[in-house]
Amino acid sequence: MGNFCCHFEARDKDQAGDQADLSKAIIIFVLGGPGSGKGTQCELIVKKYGYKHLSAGDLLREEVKKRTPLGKEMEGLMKEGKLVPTEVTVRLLRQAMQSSSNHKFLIDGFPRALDQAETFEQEVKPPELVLFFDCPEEEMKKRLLKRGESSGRSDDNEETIVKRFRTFLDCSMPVVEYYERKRKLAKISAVPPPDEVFVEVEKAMDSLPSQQSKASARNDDYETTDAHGAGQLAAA
Ligand SMILES: Nc1ncnc2c1ncn2[C@@H]1O[C@H](COP(=O)(O)OP(=O)(O)OP(=O)(O)O)[C@@H](O)[C@H]1O
Ligand SMILES: Nc1ccn([C@@H]2O[C@H](COP(=O)(O)O)[C@@H](O)[C@H]2O)c(=O)n1
Repeated sequence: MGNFCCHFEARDKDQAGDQADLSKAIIIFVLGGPGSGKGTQCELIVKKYGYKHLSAGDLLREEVKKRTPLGKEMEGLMKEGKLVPTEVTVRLLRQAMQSSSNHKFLIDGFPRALDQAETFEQEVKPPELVLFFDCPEEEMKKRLLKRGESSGRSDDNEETIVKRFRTFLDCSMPVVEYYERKRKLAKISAVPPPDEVFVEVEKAMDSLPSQQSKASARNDDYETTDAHGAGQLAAA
């Protein structure tokens, strides 16, 4: 694993010249156990609030598809429900952010461990908000097995699901606690149907300072408006 990480450090230095300025980026992390509904809620957030959705898992799966030696190594880790080295995931995320014209990022399934959070905060910047979708394991397992009937994902099987739950508890729950201590966490029950979960998501999103300034700008423009209308303006 030592060589594996060094390889990425060397490539990072080569690419240091074309860094876009991410200092004004607005970042929201989206956390939750496997199958809690992160991706589902991200789609709804993008529609209403106009964020750029970056799924760490999707970025990793794209790398795996390239069938490079590194991709094959990552595939092995993902099938085992383990985490890919932080350098790899942070590099992929930073590259995707730098090539986006949108400065508002919804980062889904990241950080999954404390060192991922620390590295991202140092190399990019801290998040404004962290959404955490709370869901019992039995419900997540049921959803993932159902999704596995059509997803084609090599980790949507019973054996890997159990390992992913273990990784979530051991590595990712400390991240949830870290952002709770920093008062950045919005904990939302992921058990109700998606549209009901989204009502709670909207409350968290609408509390963001960047969102409130948009709402007040809209109030200045029009005599009457409501929270729903303000959100639609933000997405424009
Ligand atoms: N609130 C919900 N109620 C019932 N089913 C849901 C709900 N939200 C999502 N689902 C379904 O559960 C499955 C998992 O959802 P989704 O892919 O959004 O989860 P995820 O947290 O992004 O998973 P992963 O971390 O494994 O990528 C999907 O088939 C989705 O349609
Ligand atoms: N920050 C991350 C995110 C994901 N992984 C690996 O990818 C797998 C799939 O992730 P999903 O978010 O799509 O469920 C996950 O089980 C990990 O193996 C990672 O290492 N770090």
